[in-house]
Order: sequence, then structure tokens, then C-alpha cells
Amino acid sequence: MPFRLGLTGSIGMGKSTTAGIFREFGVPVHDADAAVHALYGAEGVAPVEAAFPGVTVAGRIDRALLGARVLDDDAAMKRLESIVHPLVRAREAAFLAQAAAMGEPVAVLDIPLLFESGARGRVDAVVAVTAPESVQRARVLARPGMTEEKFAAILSRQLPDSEKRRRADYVIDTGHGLDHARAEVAALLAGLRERLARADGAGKNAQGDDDA
Ligand SMILES: CC(C)(COP(=O)(O)OP(=O)(O)OC[C@H]1O[C@@H](n2cnc3c(N)ncnc32)[C@H](O)[C@@H]1O)[C@@H](O)C(=O)NCCC(=O)NCCS
Ligand SMILES: Nc1ncnc2c1ncn2[C@@H]1O[C@H](COP(=O)(O)OP(=O)(O)OP(=O)(O)O)[C@@H](O)[C@H]1O
Repeated sequence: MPFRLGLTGSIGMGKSTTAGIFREFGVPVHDADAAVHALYGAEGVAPVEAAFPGVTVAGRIDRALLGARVLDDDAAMKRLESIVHPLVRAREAAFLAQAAAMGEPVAVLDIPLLFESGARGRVDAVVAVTAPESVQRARVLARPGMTEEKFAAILSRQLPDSEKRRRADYVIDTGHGLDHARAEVAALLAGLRERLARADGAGKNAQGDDDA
């Protein structure tokens, strides 16, 4: 099993961009948001349509229609999450099994709701991505279809950034450009590889492998 690095951060903080940097460095990444979007064209269609009739368009769950039904309705969102999260976990498990088969030492699980959905126990360490609030707001409101109301609804379901940073093992700041974030990821991976090599060496010594 690879070392599971959980990647989290509030909306617009730079999770996807940082996940892309891990990929550039050759680390496999599983993206929970992307898994949700993919399962809306696959195994998620039937159960989600059954719970929210009328949200399927041309065989796929339409996220704008579904969003309108759940984003300002707590009970509806909880119901949706109870359908979707187990399906995401199944995709994640398949990804980890494949990474293990490939002998990957480290794998990243990009989980936006890592702390909120009880996923902390599924990873070995947590990376939180952050940026100043003003940068986050400007990034999010620049997106097509985004409104102040939708932004507020999503934020209200997410643990505050300060709390995510406090609970994380590593913090990546995306407010200073791509090169800065790349350097932070490189340093994180170098430190982690050293830590894993040391742990591996200690394990071998404990088993007496190195004493032969
Ligand atoms: C409500 C839906 C249809 C809106 O789709 P849309 O394409 O507009 O948004 P998208 O999926 O790209 O999400 C936008 C941002 O909101 C965050 N977000 C999505 N769902 C949730 C949620 N239940 N609670 C908090 N944040 C959420 C995402 O992580 C992302 O940062 C969609 O987000 C969804 O199906 N959410 C439920 C599944 C879920 O919990 N996903 C979160 C990761 S597993
Ligand atoms: N290190 C960085 N330097 C400069 N711009 C960045 C950096 N990281 C992210 N951005 C910019 O911020 C915006 C949001 O980034 P991204 O899509 O990665 O956020 P996210 O946290 O994945 O968002 P969401 O939670 O909504 O999926 C993008 O326009 C991206 O180009």
C-alpha cells in the first residue's frame, strides 16, 4: 500500500492545481470531485435519479439541475452525499489497489471534504492548500455560473480554512504563484521520501534484514 497523502482545501484554494503539481512530479492522484463527475455518467446515474427524479439529461446526471435541488437544502444534500460518498470510496479503493500493484511509494487522494466527511482515517497524512481569503473569493467568483449565494452555500458546508490548516500535517500556500507552490510540493515530497526511507530502514533493522 502506498503512503496515502490526503489533499484538501476549501473551494478555490488551489486543490486541483496542486494535485496537478503532484502529478507533474510523478505521484498518482485520485480526485474525488472528478470521481463524482465521472460517476454521474456511470454507476451514480440510477441511484441519484431515483432519489432526485428529473435530474438526468441524455443519460447523465446534470450537475446544474442537481445542484439547484440540493445546494440550499441540507437534508437533500445529506441524502445525496449518502448515495455518492460510498461510490467515491469504492473508486478510491480501486485506485489505491492499482497504485499498490504498480509499487508506488506515495499516492495522493484529493478529498475536498476530508475532515468534514470523516475521511481523515483513510489517509496517512494531510496536506491543506490555502490562499488569502480575498484571493479565494476573486478566484471563485470569476467562475462561470458562480454567484455570491452559491459560494456562501458551499463555504457554509466546509470547515474554515484556519481549522484545516491547524489540523493538517503540511500546508501549501497557492497565493504566491505556481513556481512557489511547485517548490513547496517538491520540498514536501523530498522530506516525505526521506521519512519513508528512514522508516523502511528501521523496519528492516528491526527484522534483522540489514544485519546479515
Ligand atoms: C452539488 C453538485 C451537483 C454541484 O455540482 P457543480 O458541478 O456545480 O460543483 P462541483 O462538483 O464542481 O463542486 C464545486 C465545489 O463545491 C464543493 N462541494 C461539492 N459538494 C459539496 C458538499 N456536499 N459539501 C461541501 N462542498 C461541496 C466541491 O468540492 C468543490 O470545491 C455536486 O457538487 C455534487 O454532486 N456534490 C455532492 C457530492 C459531494 O459531496 N462532493 C464532494 C466531494 S466527494
Ligand atoms: N499556485 C497557484 N498560483 C497561481 N494561481 C493558482 C495557484 N493555484 C491555483 N491557482 C488558481 O486558482 C484558481 C482555483 O484553483 P483550483 O481550481 O486548483 O482550486 P480548487 O481548490 O481545486 O477549487 P474547487 O475546490 O472549486 O475544485 C484557478 O484559476 C487556478 O489557476
